[in-house]
Amino acid sequence: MLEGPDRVGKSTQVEQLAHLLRQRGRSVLVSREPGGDALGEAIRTMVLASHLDPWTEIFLFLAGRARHLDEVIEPALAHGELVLLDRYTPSTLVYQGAELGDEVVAELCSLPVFRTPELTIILDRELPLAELEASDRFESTGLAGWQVRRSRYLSFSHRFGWTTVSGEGSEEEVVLRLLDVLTAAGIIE
Ligand SMILES: Nc1ncnc2c1ncn2[C@@H]1O[C@H](COP(=O)(O)OP(=O)(O)OP(=O)(O)O)[C@@H](O)[C@H]1O
Ligand SMILES: Cc1cn([C@H]2C[C@H](O)[C@@H](COP(=O)(O)O)O2)c(=O)[nH]c1=O
Repeated sequence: MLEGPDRVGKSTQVEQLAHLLRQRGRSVLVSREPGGDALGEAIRTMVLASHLDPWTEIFLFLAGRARHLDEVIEPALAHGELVLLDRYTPSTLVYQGAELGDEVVAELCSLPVFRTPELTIILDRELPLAELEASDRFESTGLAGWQVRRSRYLSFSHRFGWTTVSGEGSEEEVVLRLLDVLTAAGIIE
């Protein structure tokens, strides 16, 4: 599962990885949160388009996740597919934790319904301001908000033993780093 702040290159890298792994003959499912199935995409539209109160928002994210697991992720894993996810519980910890409190959000994210991924990778890079200006949430929180989220990702990564990978350099350089990490974790050969 690939995570990190807005605009670091998550979607690009998930697609690149899927492409390379399929070339090697692996069956790969790419999905994202919020999203991944019809309910998830409806939740995505609702949450990203409006300013809901934080409790309503977190329960929508969590409901979408439970459904996404049940409808998409668990069946794919059961069929032996490699599932590459663009965002998952780390986003909830970083974004909703900042508003509702880290402990309560961590507790909700560790409910048994939410499978722990085999590998959590945080993609990290410095961003040119021009790229941030294109980001939805940046517009409401500014560069300072983005920096806070970046440091929250790094601090959770340390706390939970996730793997942080540099997203600096070309897309091709970054995907090779990610392939190395997947190989070292025994997920690919
Ligand atoms: N290694 C890279 N170096 C420079 N630019 C990159 C790199 N990887 C992706 N980009 C560009 O950065 C922008 C954001 O990429 P992408 O959509 O993959 O990021 P993201 O983390 O999924 O963003 P978001 O969280 O906002 O959905 C795109 O314009 C993409 O082409
Ligand atoms: C899963 C999840 C996501 N979010 C936020 C983080 C981003 O601002 C958007 C998703 O946009 P993207 O284009 O797919 O990066 O949703 C969140 O706040 N909480 C979550 O659990």
